[in-house]
Amino acid sequence: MTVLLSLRGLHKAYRGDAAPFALDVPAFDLAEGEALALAGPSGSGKSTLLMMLALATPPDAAEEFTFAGQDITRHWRAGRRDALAELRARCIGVVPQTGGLLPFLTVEGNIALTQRIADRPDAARVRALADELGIRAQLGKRPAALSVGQRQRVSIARALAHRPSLVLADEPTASVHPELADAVLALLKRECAAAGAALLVATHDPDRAARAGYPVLVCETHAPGADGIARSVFARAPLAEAA
Ligand SMILES: Nc1ncnc2c1ncn2[C@@H]1O[C@H](COP(=O)(O)OP(=O)(O)OP(=O)(O)O)[C@@H](O)[C@H]1O
Repeated sequence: MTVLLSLRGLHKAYRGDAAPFALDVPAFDLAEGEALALAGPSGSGKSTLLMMLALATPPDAAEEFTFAGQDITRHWRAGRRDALAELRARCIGVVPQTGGLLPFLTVEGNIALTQRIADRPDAARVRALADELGIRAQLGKRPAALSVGQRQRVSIARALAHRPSLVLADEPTASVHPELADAVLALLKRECAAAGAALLVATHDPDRAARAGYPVLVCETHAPGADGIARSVFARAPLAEAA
């Protein structure tokens, strides 16, 4: 098993007047191709963690933060936003809560967008993903002409089109009907497995994630203490690297 992502001693805090919050990740590893659901109640820091893993927000501190063989802490310290943006474009796919599709592009253009950004055009893969996800007939349409479930499938195809090594999905079923939610989660897992991409799904519903076959990591939450800070901890036993 090869570790794709490794965190040790990561800390992030928001110190607003209203609701100060601190997130700690003592240890967290994700293997290449592994799927995992991150579960916790609203406000427990799931999106905050995913934003850091998407290389979009820096941690306040991290003893170790490596991804795809690169030292992310060092990039942030050195202000290497170019290196982080390139790594994100090449190696990370994101499935947002709602489709987040560009209304002026066709479905085909939306799916191909991550390939364009990563400079990795592959029209055959766009069509193959569309077939796989049952949206081939929609390729020439604009997102406004699709159902919510179809839009979410386009969003999954877009997240995978450039062959990322990690897919991050933040409550990807929030906008779909409960009947569709199980199917979307299962589909996401199946497609990432087929593509060999690791997958992290943030959810407030650990039972639904478990039903869809995900191992679930539930965060520990601590109500504000004397310092008024609410705390969350995401901790996972380190993975042993393959010899
Ligand atoms: N940019 C920010 N500035 C200040 N506080 C923030 C910021 N982003 C998030 N927070 C706070 O951090 C805490 C965690 O928020 P976050 O969105 O990560 O939780 P979540 O588990 O994803 O919640 P939800 O399930 O509702 O999306 C909350 O108290 C939130 O108000």
